[in-house]
Amino acid sequence: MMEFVESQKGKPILLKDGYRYRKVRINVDGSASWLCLVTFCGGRLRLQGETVLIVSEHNHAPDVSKNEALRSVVEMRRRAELGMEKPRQIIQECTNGISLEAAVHLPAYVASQRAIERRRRRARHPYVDPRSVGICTSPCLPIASPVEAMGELPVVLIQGIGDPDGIAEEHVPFLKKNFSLVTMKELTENRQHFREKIRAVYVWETKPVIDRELLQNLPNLKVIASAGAGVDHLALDLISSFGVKVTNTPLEVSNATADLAMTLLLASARNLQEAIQIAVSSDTQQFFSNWMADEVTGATLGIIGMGRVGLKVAQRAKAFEMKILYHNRNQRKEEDERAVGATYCAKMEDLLQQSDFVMLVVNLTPETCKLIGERELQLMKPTATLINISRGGVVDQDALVEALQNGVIKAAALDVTYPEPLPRAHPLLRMKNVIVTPHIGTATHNTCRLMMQNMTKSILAVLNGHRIPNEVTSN
Ligand SMILES: O=C(O)C(=O)CO
Repeated sequence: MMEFVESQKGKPILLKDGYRYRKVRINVDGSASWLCLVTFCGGRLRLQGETVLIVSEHNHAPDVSKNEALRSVVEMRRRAELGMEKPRQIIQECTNGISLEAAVHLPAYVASQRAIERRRRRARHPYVDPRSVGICTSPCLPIASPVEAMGELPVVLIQGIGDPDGIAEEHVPFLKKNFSLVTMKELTENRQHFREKIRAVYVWETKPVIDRELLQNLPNLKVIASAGAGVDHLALDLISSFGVKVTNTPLEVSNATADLAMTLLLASARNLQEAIQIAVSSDTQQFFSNWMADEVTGATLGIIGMGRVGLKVAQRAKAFEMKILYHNRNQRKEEDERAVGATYCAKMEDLLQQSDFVMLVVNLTPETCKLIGERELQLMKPTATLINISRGGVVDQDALVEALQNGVIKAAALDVTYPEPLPRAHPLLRMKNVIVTPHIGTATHNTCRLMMQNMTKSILAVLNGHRIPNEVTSN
């Protein structure tokens, strides 16, 4: 029998078979984390009452096998995600009723067991008796909540399924393998039934809206996983005051967003909107021989905000033989600049004065709110185009309308506005020199799938007490 003997606060406890643990943390869900004190082990346990919810991935493997085991787990997870291989499970019969869910995969498990065996023989150290082990499941399977311990999937709140603001139908089968999904409508209709069960909120395109009322209504909420890079729709301080974590998906979005940036740049340079109208109009009898637009090759692109997405935009612009300037809080490393052929402008004003295309790629923060206003637009060339793929709030929209109406700048291409969508009578929707798209930076099948998978991983990581891939903190 695996028996825990708890002594005074902070003192190690003893397992009957000889392993000693120290309580290192009381978790928000009431479970406690314990660290193994056996020198070569480094294993961790999480206890909910008498139930062992998780141990660390290497399953008490000594350090020698830890990396090997972890590498195998990572590789197997990758293959499972790609559909190349189904995650396997190891189930060991439990004789004593204690359930141990160990995050192990077959090769990792075998490697770690061999290593344990070797070390045990060398050190003549007591071995965790397999009979004290309950159920060992693959790390790909959701574990760690009291609900799961009862064999159920974690309950996750979503806005809805399908249009207009629900999650994509094609994502539902994957999500349902990992979670039990509850829609906002279901929560509203049956609040008492769901409120204590919901452990995570899956925020897609800013929905569900996370406000104080929702947070107060979900006492067991642990994590809000948000799609995309921007988190300006989330009140981070408020959320963290409820002890809830936030994650986003910054790595997944860069390519698709940078592709859209170039799409808008090319479309506005070549006045694609008007060209398509001419091509399809029932009034068109012949094409105009003197219809012309602007050339991208050799033009100057000024990128404001040189993070991951900004760098990807520069990469693409380089292939179009553009001259690239950038402004950023911090100058990038010389090798980054060289790789994309970009020149740093310490002053944003210098960039605005020299650029034919000004591209906004910053996050919306109090510092970047209305970063581009009347003064900045006045600094731009009258032949220049403003492209915004960040957030509508980064531009003073009234000043932009005026600048476009009065020829202060030539054109604008906006994937983002405020509000979204704009009121149908808004002047920006009526201007020939403006392209507006419906916030579609990340809207490709591939990127959405990657975001969905990453959000799933993040939710499981939080619920399982693992390292969280993309945790967002308020500072
Ligand atoms: O990643 C984001 O936050 C986006 O809005 C991309 O368009």
